[in-house]
Amino acid sequence: MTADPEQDEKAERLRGLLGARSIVLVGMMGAGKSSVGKRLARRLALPFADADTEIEQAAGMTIPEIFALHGEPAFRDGEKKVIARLLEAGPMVLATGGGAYMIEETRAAIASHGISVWLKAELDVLLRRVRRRDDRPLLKSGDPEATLARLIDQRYPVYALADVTVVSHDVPQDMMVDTVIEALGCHLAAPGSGDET
Ligand SMILES: Nc1ncnc2c1ncn2[C@@H]1O[C@H](COP(=O)(O)OP(=O)(O)O)[C@@H](O)[C@H]1O
Ligand SMILES: O=C(O)C1=C[C@@H](OP(=O)(O)O)[C@@H](O)[C@H](O)C1
Ligand SMILES: [Mg+2]
Repeated sequence: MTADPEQDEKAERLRGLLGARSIVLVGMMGAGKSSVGKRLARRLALPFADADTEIEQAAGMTIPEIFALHGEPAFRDGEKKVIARLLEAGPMVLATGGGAYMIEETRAAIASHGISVWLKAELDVLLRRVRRRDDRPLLKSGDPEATLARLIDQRYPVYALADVTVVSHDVPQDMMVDTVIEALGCHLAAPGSGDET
């Protein structure tokens, strides 16, 4: 519940349209999946899970430690299993790590248990945001700008397969939440989505 009856009504309608499905946030590092996801869950009164946090808990170490000790393939393997488990436990808001949606099996699991939302941001926005922390192993070596640009080229055509796309601007995060709720409402009520009443 929020202090705003109109927001509560929108949240209730969206929860009804979702049924057992989760909202799954995908997109690049720095797009806002973890932070906007947490607020979105609060607004919708749904549980929130961050796949990265769950992987860290399952492994008993941080993501940089997993990459350093076991390498990226081991991280991806854990990520796939953790996301599959979380998707069985919906409905929830699930923030994935930036590489998760690139795995075909994970995309299929997301499509059958959830609605995917791509938080899409420009390179300069991402770069500014990821510079605030240094806990992303893929950006630790080399030039982060060049790495992000390469990953954008590889990943954006795949992220574009998501059900809904929302552009992530540097606006207050609660505004991002409003935009995501609006976009999901339109998507789920659209003819052909199988959800129209
Ligand atoms: N709409 C926004 N405007 C400004 N900063 C944002 C916005 N969304 C996220 N951020 C900030 O960007 C950084 C990365 O966000 P995060 O949620 O960790 O992204 P992701 O999980 O997609 O990598 C954080 O410092 C967060 O506070
Ligand atoms: O893009 C990626 O491959 C990764 C993104 C990170 O999550 P965020 O997208 O939440 O930063 C985290 O899963 C890991 O460092 C790898
Ligand atoms: Mg995150």
